[in-house]
Amino acid sequence: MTSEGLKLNFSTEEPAASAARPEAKRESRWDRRKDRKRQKLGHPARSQTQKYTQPARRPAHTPGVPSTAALAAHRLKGYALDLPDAVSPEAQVAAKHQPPGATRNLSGLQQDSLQEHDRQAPSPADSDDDILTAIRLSKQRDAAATEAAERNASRPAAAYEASDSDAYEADVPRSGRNGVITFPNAHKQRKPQKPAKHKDQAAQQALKRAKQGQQRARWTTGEFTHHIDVTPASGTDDVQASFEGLGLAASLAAHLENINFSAPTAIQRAAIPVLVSGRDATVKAPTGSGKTLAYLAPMVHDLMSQQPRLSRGEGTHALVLVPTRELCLQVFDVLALLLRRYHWLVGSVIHGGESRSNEKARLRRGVTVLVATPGRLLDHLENTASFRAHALKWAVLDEADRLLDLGFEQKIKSIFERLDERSAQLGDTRRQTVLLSATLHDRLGELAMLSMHDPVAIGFRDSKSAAKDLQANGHSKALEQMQQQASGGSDDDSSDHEGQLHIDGVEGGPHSDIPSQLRQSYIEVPARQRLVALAAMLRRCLRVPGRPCKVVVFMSSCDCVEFHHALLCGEGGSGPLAGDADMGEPPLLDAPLWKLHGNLTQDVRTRAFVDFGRCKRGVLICTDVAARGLDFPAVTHILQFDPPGEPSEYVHRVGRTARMGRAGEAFLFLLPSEAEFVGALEATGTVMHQLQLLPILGDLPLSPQQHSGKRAHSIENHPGAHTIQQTCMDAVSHDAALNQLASDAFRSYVRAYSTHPASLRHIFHTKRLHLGHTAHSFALREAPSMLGKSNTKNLARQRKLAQHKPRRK
Ligand SMILES: Nc1ncnc2c1ncn2[C@@H]1O[C@H](COP(=O)(O)OP(=O)(O)OP(=O)(O)O)[C@@H](O)[C@H]1O
Repeated sequence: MTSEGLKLNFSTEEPAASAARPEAKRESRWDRRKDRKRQKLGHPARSQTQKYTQPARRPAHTPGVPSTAALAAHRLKGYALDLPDAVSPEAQVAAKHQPPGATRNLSGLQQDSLQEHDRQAPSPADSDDDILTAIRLSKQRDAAATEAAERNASRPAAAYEASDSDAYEADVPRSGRNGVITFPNAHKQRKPQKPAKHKDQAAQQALKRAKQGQQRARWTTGEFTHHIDVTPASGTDDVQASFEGLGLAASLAAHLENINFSAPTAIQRAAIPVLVSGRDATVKAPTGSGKTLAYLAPMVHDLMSQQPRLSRGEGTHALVLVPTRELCLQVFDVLALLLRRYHWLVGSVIHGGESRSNEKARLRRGVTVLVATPGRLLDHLENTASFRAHALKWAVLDEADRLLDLGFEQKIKSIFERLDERSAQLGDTRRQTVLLSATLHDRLGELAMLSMHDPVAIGFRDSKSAAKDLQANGHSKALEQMQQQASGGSDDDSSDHEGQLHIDGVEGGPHSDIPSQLRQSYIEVPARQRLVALAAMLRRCLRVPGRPCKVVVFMSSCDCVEFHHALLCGEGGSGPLAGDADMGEPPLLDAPLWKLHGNLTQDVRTRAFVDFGRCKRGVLICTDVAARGLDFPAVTHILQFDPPGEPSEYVHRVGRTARMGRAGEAFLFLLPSEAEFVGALEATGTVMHQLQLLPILGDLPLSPQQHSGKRAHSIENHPGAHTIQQTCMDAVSHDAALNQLASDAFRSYVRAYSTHPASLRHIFHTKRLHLGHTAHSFALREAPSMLGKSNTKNLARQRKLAQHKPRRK
């Protein structure tokens, strides 16, 4: 680094001479040249008033930002200038070599700023190239830094607490290697919405709005032009079909067979021909029915058959958006299997919690198929100039309902806006879009409208076939409710509803697609016995030693997961119920335990995801972060320790078992005051059986004295339950760390309880909770104060802040 390189003039003032110079003198050289050009083109010269009274069009100067003149002089001295990310070197070269007026291979934002420069600066033919480049760059920086400074001033502190894949870096100028000045986020500018200039434009906008309105209406009334029903929608059983017969290339079909996808499932039979034909589609099918392959196979078919062969240098051709990091990895695993045969197609994955610079390097080398979470993808679209997505041909929104639930709608809109801008530069905006979901969501239509063209709806059953199914399966309650809905108070019969599709949410009608082989039960557990009931239930599932058994336990908050994980096994197996090998005391649970929730580091999350996926026997305690889409092989039991927020969430949770025709069992714990929730679930077509708690407590270990004693006649005086509860309470009262975890878990449980939707508030209301009994279920002797912050959350927040800390010098 040269010493002079560091001596850049950061003066906040313009040089005195230039500031004092009269406006007329400062502009005259450029204006005279412009006038000469205008005259050559036959335009009149600008009037004197226009010329000399117009204020200079320089952007406001920002403190700490080197002035244009300083940068130009600096550049002429031969020092390096760092290009802002928004204008990549390739883009600059392309822009330089394109004829004036031609559409440049740059984003709308970059074009704007360069066109703005074109209007202001002399033509390259007339002047020194170096000065021009320096001026052009400094103008872009000046403008970006001014806007960034304004944005930072108005940015609330809460921006640091944004969702897991959100990026935040302060827009401070910083000095990098060799004294190069960089503005990390200087290019994060939003293109302002332009008002319609002409009548034609206004009319076009009105037409567009009207079309969107029509489309929205079609979605909300469920009138699709094209609709394919899928019954049955799971298993590979009934129809003799081959992947090749569905339109996939012979080589791909053979490859699928080699990697153990021998025959297509029902949803694949329905979706693959539609997608191979190039149509957009919305796909709804039960959990575990093979939706991932249903879109990946036609996508790979399309990409591998492109002639000439696609190369990674052309950038991204297909994009899969998923809601969670684990799902990213899972979809990528299937993709990698498919791409194994087509070495020229490169797949990759980007998601929150990973190093941005590694991801940038991968994107720079080129990725043909990208699997991503929305937050991180938007970050790269805005900040990674080398991310080429101009030729995008496929966009898939997997687990679309979850994307909506997690509030990604706005981010997805921004993503599509940016993708549209980029495709428009190539003049080709045609893109095939697929939207997949296992349950219905009232805002799916809006998501579909973002970029779909006349989509085929696959698996959205109409009311008649749903009614037939229900009748055949004896779901009289659900059928009654559905008929009431269908009549809607009018005398008109079902002919009106023929072909109509319900997209108004699972809870509104009989839409829950739960694999029929799944056995579902609920258990009424009083608050005081919840902890021992959990221990007993897990022991019951793991009853046969050595037999493969995988249990997923769902809880309502990260703190609850942390507490129960620590209690049942503890870090390194030292929890009060982890047993003591030295004393010959066996652990309460004869299986390893993992935890998975959003406040863990990415490493721990990935390790839990991979290890639990691979194990034959184990327990995963998790929040709803694992409820959607995750395909852990051979999960045998689902235990919903805390009830789900909504019936649709129930479907996703239980969908982690009984996949691909395998057997599975699901248990739901309910407080006696929550028993009404069973009715809400049954109204969606779910069939539940009640189990009694007392026999389940029978699975708890008893001491020899207890064995010889009287049999327990009630859950309150069950000797095994009493021992476990006392052991836990002693541990919590003596161990400060465990006590903190228990108090945090108690608070977060009560808070989570109050977030149930209004429609279920009559069942789940905090007023109905007995706080003393609830404290007992967290092994606390009395209810702690509701004031206090969660330690787990604080740690996660600190980690996130440290990650996003602006990197200075
Ligand atoms: N044609 C096939 N033959 C055999 N196995 C298949 C086939 N298609 C998918 N599978 C397997 O079925 C399992 C479930 O598939 P997938 O995860 O795609 O289901 P899904 O419908 O996306 O479920 P969810 O709604 O829970 O996300 C996976 O283990 C997958 O490997």
